[in-house]
Amino acid sequence: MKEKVAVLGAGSWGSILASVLDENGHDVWLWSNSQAQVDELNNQHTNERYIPNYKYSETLHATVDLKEAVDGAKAVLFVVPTKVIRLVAKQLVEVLSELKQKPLIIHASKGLELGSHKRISEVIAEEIPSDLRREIVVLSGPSHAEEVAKKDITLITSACENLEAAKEVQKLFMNNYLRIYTNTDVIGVETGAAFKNVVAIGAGALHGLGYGDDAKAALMTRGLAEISRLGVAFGADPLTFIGLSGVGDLIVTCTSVHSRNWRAGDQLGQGKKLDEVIEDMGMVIEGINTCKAAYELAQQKGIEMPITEAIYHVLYENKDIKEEINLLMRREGKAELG
Ligand SMILES: NC(=O)C1=CN([C@@H]2O[C@H](COP(=O)(O)OP(=O)(O)OC[C@H]3O[C@@H](n4cnc5c(N)ncnc54)[C@H](O)[C@@H]3O)[C@@H](O)[C@H]2O)C=CC1
Ligand SMILES: O=C(CO)COP(=O)(O)O
Repeated sequence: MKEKVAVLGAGSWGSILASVLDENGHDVWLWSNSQAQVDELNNQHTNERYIPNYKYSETLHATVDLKEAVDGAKAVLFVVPTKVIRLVAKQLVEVLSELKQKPLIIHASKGLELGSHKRISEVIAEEIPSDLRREIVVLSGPSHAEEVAKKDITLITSACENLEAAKEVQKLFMNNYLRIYTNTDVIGVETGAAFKNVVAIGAGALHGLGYGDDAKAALMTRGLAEISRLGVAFGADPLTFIGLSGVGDLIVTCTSVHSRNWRAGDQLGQGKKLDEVIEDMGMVIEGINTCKAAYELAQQKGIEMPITEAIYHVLYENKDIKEEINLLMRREGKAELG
């Protein structure tokens, strides 16, 4: 059934998810805060800064008017950077109160709120009262906009404690190149999504420094141990971390040249300064903020996260990466499990 869907955030992932929904036959309204970007999307059907050489369908609508995007929408998808989720949710509340609508809320962002350390669905639930929305569903997994744009094969997870809502989102997005699995462990899916970006910065740094495949496999494996430890402390089901939104996303983000987190780490490993890396990327590198949140949480909860700590020292205390690696290697011997 054709449904109106509003997509909030017209960067690489938001615009490509909007394209998928359009191709699946829905009436899609992509909201951006940039008039120039909206004009480019509506007139040239391109979004060159984010997805170069890609043609969007002429049936996809872009607008800077949030009310126009949301009016009559059965679902609203957030795909803005984590740091503006609360701000955009507040803007949405104003519009929903005026329109007297109760859409399904979906989000596809990956991170934790700085300061509060809250998960994205918690921030959204805090801002949008339940009389203005239905369930909040999380869409997450190993997926790069550049590959979905090419209709390469991608498998991701739709997570909600309410399985029916997760299934609804599964149905909205599934097609012959995008396959969706449902999961009811929202905490596991959101924490896996957030923390894998931190490990990916480390994997990029190893590459930039010229380390080999053994080092990368070690980082990913011990990184997953840290992700699971912290995620379980949040209340996640440990099994979720061996699924698409856990190890699946960790693998793709630690190995893909499309990953902004991996590329940021790679450039840091090659000696570039963090400020320059951020400036040159021009797109969100979620792992930088998430590293701070994870580091603070680990300290607060007394959880051992040596890799996250090492990455924190490099990003926030200007420590030398090679020295941090040496310190990690010289830690006392440990048991692998536990
Ligand atoms: N790029 C990808 O392949 C994937 C990205 N994600 C996640 O999706 C989220 C968004 O990432 P991308 O689309 O890649 O980021 P991006 O950096 O490509 O684009 C972000 C977009 O958000 C917009 N934006 C920023 N602040 C805004 C505000 N206050 N109001 C309205 N729009 C605002 C920007 O103008 C930009 O268009 C991130 O949390 C990321 O981790 C998840 C899976 C895949
Ligand atoms: O989440 C992603 C892949 O699943 C995107 O990763 P990056 O933000 O590092 O590009």
